[in-house]
Parts: sequence; structure tokens; C-alpha cells
Amino acid sequence: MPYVNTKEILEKANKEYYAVAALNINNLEFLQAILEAGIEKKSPLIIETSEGAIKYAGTGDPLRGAKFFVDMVKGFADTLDIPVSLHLDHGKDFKYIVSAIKAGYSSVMIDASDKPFEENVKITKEIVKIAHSVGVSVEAELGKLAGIEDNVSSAESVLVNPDEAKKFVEETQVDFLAPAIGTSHGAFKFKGEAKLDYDRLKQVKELTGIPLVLHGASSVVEEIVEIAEKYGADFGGSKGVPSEILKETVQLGINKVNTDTDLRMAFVAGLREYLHNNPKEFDPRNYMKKGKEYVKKVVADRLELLGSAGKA
Ligand SMILES: O=C(CO)COP(=O)(O)O
Ligand SMILES: O=C[C@H](O)COP(=O)(O)O
Ligand SMILES: [Zn+2]
Ligand SMILES: [Zn+2]
Repeated sequence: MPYVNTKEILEKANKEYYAVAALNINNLEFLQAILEAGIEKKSPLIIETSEGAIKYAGTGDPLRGAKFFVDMVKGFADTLDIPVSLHLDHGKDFKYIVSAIKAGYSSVMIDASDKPFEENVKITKEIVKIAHSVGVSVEAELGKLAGIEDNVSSAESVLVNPDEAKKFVEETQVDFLAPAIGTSHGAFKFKGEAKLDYDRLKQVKELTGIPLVLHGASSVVEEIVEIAEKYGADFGGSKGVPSEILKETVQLGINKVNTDTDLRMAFVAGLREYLHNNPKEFDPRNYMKKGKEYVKKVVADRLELLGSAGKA
């Protein structure tokens, strides 16, 4: 069960009421840590890269970057017993979306959520047509996340309208939908108490029935923040989506849980700790070990929490 279509992974999750973690990577080390967690927990995995990740890996060339990730992820996946897919996160630039499809990504996201509804429908439809013609599945987004997104910042959160969601899915034939229900990207998600709009989520699920995606789903793990701060980081005021709230969203129909910030924080906590304790070390294979260990732990906990452990 090697490199598979994301649709296959998410349709099973939708039928069996669990969620699969979609984990952002930019390099080899995060991928290794994520795969180790997935293997240990016998869990399906969705690996995702942003346009920025592709730009970084390809030193500016989208097709080169996309091919790099397909080679790396598919190369690993084909040797494993767990299903693994590769997804383009927040596709906004046609060049990147087409490069990902050409290179062999399993699925792409078209994020035109900053555009008016009709324009979002039109753009999403176009990408669906291209992607489906070569067997690639598509995610789209409705409503806006609060905070800063990849390339886009929206001052205030505009939550999804469930009736629009129904119309959107029917008109675009999109495979997965990310409804804005109150999360935001990054490490500073809530000023006061963490709260999401469960009613809206429930309605969107009832009206569409398709796999739903939660963006900005990092929890900002307390133990990780403590370690990072002990060794010099300043993450004051950071706050994520608590585990109980994530669990609740899965019960209400979320099947894909996007996670980037938690992995970045885990890695940097381990890196800081290791470098502090080993001032003579300069071999990257050694000084990245602790960071990888913490990423693996954070991912493994997530796979248990979301219910995908044992579903491979
Ligand atoms: O939504 C995300 C990627 O699409 C990641 O969200 P976090 O910043 O909460 O990890
Ligand atoms: O949703 C955004 C992801 O966390 C990736 O962001 P990035 O553009 O910094 O890679
Ligand atoms: Zn978006
Ligand atoms: Zn996102």
C-alpha cells in the first residue's frame, strides 16, 4: 500500500468517522520523522507542501521543486506498508498548481477563498477539470481564516456559510472542502478562550457529506513550548486548538487535520536543546536528531488523537 490518491485515504476516513493528519514538510528530516510515527502507529498519512516549500526546494523553479517532493515522498512511500499521499497545500498560483499536477502530486488545494463566491466557484471548477482529467483530487476553501495565511492576510475571520458550501460543492465537484470555522494559521490563534463554530461545521457536513478539512489545527503543545523556552525561545502568548476541541471537530465531520506549526515548534525545541547540551557538535545528522525525535512524538500523539492509528 504505497503512494496513493488522497481521495482514497479521506473517503475511508469519512466512512469510518476518523481524521488523518496532513503534515507540512519543507525538507527530508521532517518527512523521516513523520513517516516513522506513521509506521509505528500503523496510520495513513497525508504529506503536504506549500507553494513556499516548493519554491524553497526547487531553488525558485516550481516544477523542479514539485518533482523533488514527489521523488522523495513517493520514493519512501513505495517501500512502506502504510498509505501515504502528497498534497499541494494552499495552491493559489496556477504555475504551482500545474507543476504539482505534472510532477505527480496525489492531490492539490486550490485556495481562492479570498475571492468573491462566484469567482471562487469559477477558479475551483477550472482546477477540478484539469486535476480530475489526470486522476488528481482537489481541495478548496470557503470563508476566510483569521490571521495570516500563506500569501494572504485577512484582518477578520469570515466564517463559512453552510448553504453556500452546499452550492459550492455541487457546482465545482470538488473532492474535499475546508470550511472556515474560526481557526487561523500559526502559533497565535486565540486571544481569549479557544472556540470554534461547531454548528456551522455540523451543517456543512450534513449539507455536503464530503470529507472536510480543518486548517490552522495545530495545538501548540505545552511541553514543547516549555522545552523551547528553557533553551532560549520566546513563544510568549502562543495558543493553539486544544486536543478536546480537535476531537470534537472530528466527531462532527472533519477528516483532514492540517498541521505545520506544531512540527516546526517541536523541531526547533529539539534543535535548541541539542545544541545547548552539545556545544562541540557540528554534524547535521547528529544535531538534528532531537528535533526529529520531538516531531515524531508530536505526530504520533496526533495520530492517536485523530483516530487514524491502526487504520493503515
Ligand atoms: O493549516 C495549515 C496548513 O495548511 C497549518 O496550520 P497550523 O499553522 O495550525 O499548523
Ligand atoms: O498554511 C500555511 C502553512 O503553514 C505553510 O506556510 P509556508 O508558506 O510558510 O510554508
Ligand atoms: Zn485559505
Ligand atoms: Zn492551511
